[in-house]
Amino acid sequence: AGCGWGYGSKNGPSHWHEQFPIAKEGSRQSPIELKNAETKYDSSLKPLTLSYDASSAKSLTNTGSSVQVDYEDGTDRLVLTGGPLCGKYRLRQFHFHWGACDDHGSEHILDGTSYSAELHLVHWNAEKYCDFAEAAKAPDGLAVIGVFLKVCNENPALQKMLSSLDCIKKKGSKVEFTDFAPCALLPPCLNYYTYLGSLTTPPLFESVIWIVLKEPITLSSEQMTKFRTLEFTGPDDPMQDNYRPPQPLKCREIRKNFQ
Ligand SMILES: NS(=O)(=O)c1ccc(C(=O)N2CCN(Cc3ccccc3)C2)cc1
Ligand SMILES: [Zn+2]
Repeated sequence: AGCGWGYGSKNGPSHWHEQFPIAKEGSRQSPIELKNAETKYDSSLKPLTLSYDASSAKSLTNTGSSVQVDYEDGTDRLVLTGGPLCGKYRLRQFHFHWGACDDHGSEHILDGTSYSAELHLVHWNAEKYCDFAEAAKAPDGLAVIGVFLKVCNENPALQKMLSSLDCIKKKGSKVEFTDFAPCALLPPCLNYYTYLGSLTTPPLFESVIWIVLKEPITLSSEQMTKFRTLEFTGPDDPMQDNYRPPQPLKCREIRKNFQ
């Protein structure tokens, strides 16, 4: 009944360990700081292959912690293979994390730089597991592509989604949202960093193979401001700073597919 987890001073990331001990006890928590000098080029890493068709977008939702586009993931329509992955991973949803100001808001930090926002394209291993819920509990169950957002010029591909945000201001609201090609949100260069990590929100399951693209996509400051018109719990509670800070690397290696 009380407020569940969130990003406020009373229920934010520093409190999550109270209900989700893995937040403190885990060995592969996300996000992390990516320090290029400490990453290792791995020539055996394959390029990412994304076969995305636009048709299977379903809905746009204010989840109360982010804005999320859900896809029909009952068949192999939007599939990610290659990269560090074995098998095929089906796109289930994408969502964002962002800041109250343009100088911060991403979850991963690249060479000390926080970006204004970060896009997460969430996939699950449909070759080994029956559904998302089962995959979400397996060490190789999920693959999330992280894309940094940098405030610069306008991004036309984001406009269709951003112009629908007025209809989902309130937590839990949802509208039909179809024919949205997620590949339109990717930068031209798919060079990436990869490491073993976790969900960055509760339940913080350590089931994510992270693939963080080196190149950001851009959006205008007006578009960035639009994200902040969403509400967490009410009109006096704008949705912003919905990011988890970086977690200890512990004994993990970060690899990259470029030199
Ligand atoms: N920020 S992130 O990319 O790491 C990320 C965060 C949340 C999710 C997500 O879809 N869920 C987290 C758990 N939740 C509910 C759930 C579902 C099945 C089993 C158990 C619980 C759904 C995916 C990726
Ligand atoms: Zn996320």
